Amino acid sequence: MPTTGRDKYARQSLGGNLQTRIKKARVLMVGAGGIGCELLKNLVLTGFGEIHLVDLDTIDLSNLNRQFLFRNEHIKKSKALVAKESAGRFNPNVKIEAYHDNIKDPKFSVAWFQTFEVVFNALDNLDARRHVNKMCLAADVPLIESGTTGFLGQVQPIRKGKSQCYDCTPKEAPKSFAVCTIRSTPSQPIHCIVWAKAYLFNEIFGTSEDDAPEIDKTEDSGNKEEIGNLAKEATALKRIRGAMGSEEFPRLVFEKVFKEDIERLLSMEDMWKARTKPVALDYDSLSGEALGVGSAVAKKDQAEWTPAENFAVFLDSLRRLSSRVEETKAAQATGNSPPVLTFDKDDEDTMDFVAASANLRSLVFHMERKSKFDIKQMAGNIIPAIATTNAMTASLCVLQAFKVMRGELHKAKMVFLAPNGTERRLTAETLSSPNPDCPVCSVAQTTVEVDLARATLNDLVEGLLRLELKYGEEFSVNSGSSILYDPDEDINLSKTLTELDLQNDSFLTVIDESQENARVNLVLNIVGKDLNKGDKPYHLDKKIDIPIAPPKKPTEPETNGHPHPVTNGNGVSNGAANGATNGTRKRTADEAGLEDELIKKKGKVAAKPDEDDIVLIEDSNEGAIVIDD
Ligand SMILES: Nc1ncnc2c1ncn2[C@@H]1O[C@H](COP(=O)(O)OP(=O)(O)OP(=O)(O)O)[C@@H](O)[C@H]1O
Ligand SMILES: [Zn+2]
Repeated sequence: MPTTGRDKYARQSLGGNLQTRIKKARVLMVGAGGIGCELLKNLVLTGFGEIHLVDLDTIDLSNLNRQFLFRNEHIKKSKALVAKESAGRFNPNVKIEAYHDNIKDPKFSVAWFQTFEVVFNALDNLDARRHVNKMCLAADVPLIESGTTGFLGQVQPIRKGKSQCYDCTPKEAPKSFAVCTIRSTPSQPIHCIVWAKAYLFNEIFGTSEDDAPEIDKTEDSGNKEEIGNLAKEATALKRIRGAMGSEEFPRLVFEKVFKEDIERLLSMEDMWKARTKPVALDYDSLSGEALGVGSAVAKKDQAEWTPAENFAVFLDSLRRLSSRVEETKAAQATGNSPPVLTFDKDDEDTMDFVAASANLRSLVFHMERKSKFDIKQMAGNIIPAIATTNAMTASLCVLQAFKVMRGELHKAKMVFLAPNGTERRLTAETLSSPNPDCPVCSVAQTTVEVDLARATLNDLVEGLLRLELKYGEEFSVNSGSSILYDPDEDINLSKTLTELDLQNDSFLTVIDESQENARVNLVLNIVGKDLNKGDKPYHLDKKIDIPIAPPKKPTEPETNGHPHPVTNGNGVSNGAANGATNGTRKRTADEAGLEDELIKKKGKVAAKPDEDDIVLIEDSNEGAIVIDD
């Protein structure tokens, strides 16, 4: 390729070897949102030869303030495709491949991940991050993981066997509220907001409260009966859903949740001995008060609506949402399952419904009402996303990738961007070694070709594991969180892998449960293949050595996963936590600041920045700029 002016400067600052390598490199970027747009621009301008990017989402108005590759005319279009189009113009020498897809789709197989030199995560949720981490470990490809929340940012280079993986430090479970707090005894406005969003909205328009991560249904001896009652209430509400579109539907819903359910709660006298009793609301009297309240009231999002205004917005948004469902139903082919809606803070209809319902419930339980604006922050768990944090984090990702590509992993750093509370705005830590207890990377891993339609679980258990890999009596075979086989669970042995819903690129984990000299967990990456009928229905390509697991440390007291209501400082529940909670890191969770959730927008108002300067040091040897190396 000819050397352009662009190449000349890149060569000067990166050094010839690295620049040549970058021009040839094929890299993958997952997520084209806040960090992703910045990262793509950086990769393109640095001159990475071939960039593949995956994002499942479409562009929303609220993305435009920081996701600068997108413009007004792109709203509702695929982020991946528009990002490719916009960033492609910055450097015509770079090849960009875009996929409007979920990275968890089976077509993005381990073999596909193996085709990349480096993978970059620019995601916003724990689940997808974990998936990419697992795939990169299986493919043995370096991963640059990143996240921001408000003014906080973090970059973590990950290399199989050489550094900690994303899951080496436990991540906090998403915070949730006990079902009884939400459904029977709310005491803060956030409880009413979670009720409106995760219960009422879901039962009427969505799938079900059962799927809501915010509501914890853990039973204990004290709440068993009430959980049973609440399940009956939810079933009754679902029945009312059948009347959607009818004249009496709004009254039915209103009277069910703001009158009948409250009357049932009132009948449980013990519940109110130490609590103020709720008051049921009256449809007819609120109807009278709401006469003359126009639908424009929903636009006053900073104001605290009166009870009548909340009532009016409740009815109006219920009608808007019902008609949406009815229209979708009419448009779709018969026999399809009924359409469902999902809550989205940027969808005015769902937001109005949740705001008005939450406030009406606050009225029932004598709590302050909140403005729609405030409820949006709480329901959407929003911390303002800061464009500059994303930009800095994305550039740190590229700087770390340079070190990985030079083969200098020992120089790569875990970098933290924090506005205050630390001496510097940027701090860097040497990468820690893998955690020997990590359930994801401290495992033996191998690929097995399997004729999925022909091989039974018994073939794997007896043939592969006992005969070839010398497993004893005590072990289990697991797929995700379900046990397919253990000595007491042999019902699946005669089933084929297809019958067990295992597909190409499924993972099975074998846990050795021997009393002595148990081996580390073994992860089998199942690759579907039609094997010769006369041969065994599975084939292990390489011999694998499965080391003995280190002796277990005495159990430490649990620090997370508490099943009962936990809120952060703002009384907001975090949708998906991402914080490291073990002691391997130098800084405490609070100091690092990212621990509630690396992802932006998670329920905490970010602290103000201080006056510290960014520390950048010139690395004269390599021509590159490195951070605090
Ligand atoms: N499983 C996945 N596969 C592909 N892309 C994903 C997956 N999960 C999340 N993403 C993408 O990662 C990106 C994360 O970007 P970001 O954190 O800026 O979120 P956003 O949705 O753009 O912004 P906001 O949530 O603040 O409106 C999003 O564009 C999202 O679509
Ligand atoms: Zn790990």
